[in-house]
Amino acid sequence: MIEALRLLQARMTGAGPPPETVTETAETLEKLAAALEPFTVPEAAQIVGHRTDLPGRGQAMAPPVHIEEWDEEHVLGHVTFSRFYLGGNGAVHGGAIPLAFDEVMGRLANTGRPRARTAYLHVNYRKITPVGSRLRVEARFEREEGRKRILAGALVDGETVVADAEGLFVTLKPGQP
Ligand SMILES: CCCCCCCC/C=C\CCCCCCCC(=O)SCCNC(=O)CCNC(=O)[C@H](O)C(C)(C)COP(=O)(O)OP(=O)(O)OC[C@H]1O[C@@H](n2cnc3c(N)ncnc32)[C@H](O)[C@@H]1OP(=O)(O)O
Repeated sequence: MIEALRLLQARMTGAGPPPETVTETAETLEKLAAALEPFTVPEAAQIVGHRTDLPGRGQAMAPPVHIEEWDEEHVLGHVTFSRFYLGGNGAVHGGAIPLAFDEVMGRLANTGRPRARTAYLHVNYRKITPVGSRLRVEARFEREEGRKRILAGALVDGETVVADAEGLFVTLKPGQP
């Protein structure tokens, strides 16, 4: 279902359909939304966001990072930003890149350690990030200072770092949401 939605997002972004197709598509989507409505559940019971086996934990919003290596110190994976993530002129939207970093670095920060949330994410856009290219995603745990965890991430196209990031993740105190 989530894969199908991702495909739809990409096709819709890249489409210039005639008005009748726009109307038909909108009606079909409204029908689908209505069919799912009776199955609305509390957050803890929803599927999206809880499927750690799926890219982006099944969130269609998150760029689909496929994980290849994973431990408490590093993550290695790949991502292809579809047309859905286009900002302009073939480049991925500047807001989509931190989405990928936050998901991967946030998950690494939370692997084998108590829960932590992102306090900051500093992203450097070194080159344009091309839509439709398979890119390497790297993240590593740098250091820990009390409740503070500092992580680094990079997005690499061939041999070229197109973006890198530093993230601060802070261990939550009891009662913090
Ligand atoms: C999330 C848990 C999930 C767990 C799931 C586990 C399963 C794993 C599987 C899959 C997981 C995938 C997970 C993805 C996760 C994505 C993560 C997110 O995107 S989270 C959403 C965006 N982030 C927020 O909404 C935070 C909002 N902010 C806050 O809640 C607070 O500001 C918080 C908790 C971050 C810190 O607040 P304070 O009051 O507890 O702590 P103070 O005293 O302010 O800071 C502690 C230290 O950190 C520094 N600090 C805090 N913020 C800073 C900043 N922005 N810049 C520099 N330093 C900062 C402070 O200066 C202090 O440092 P000094 O101890 O004095 O050295």
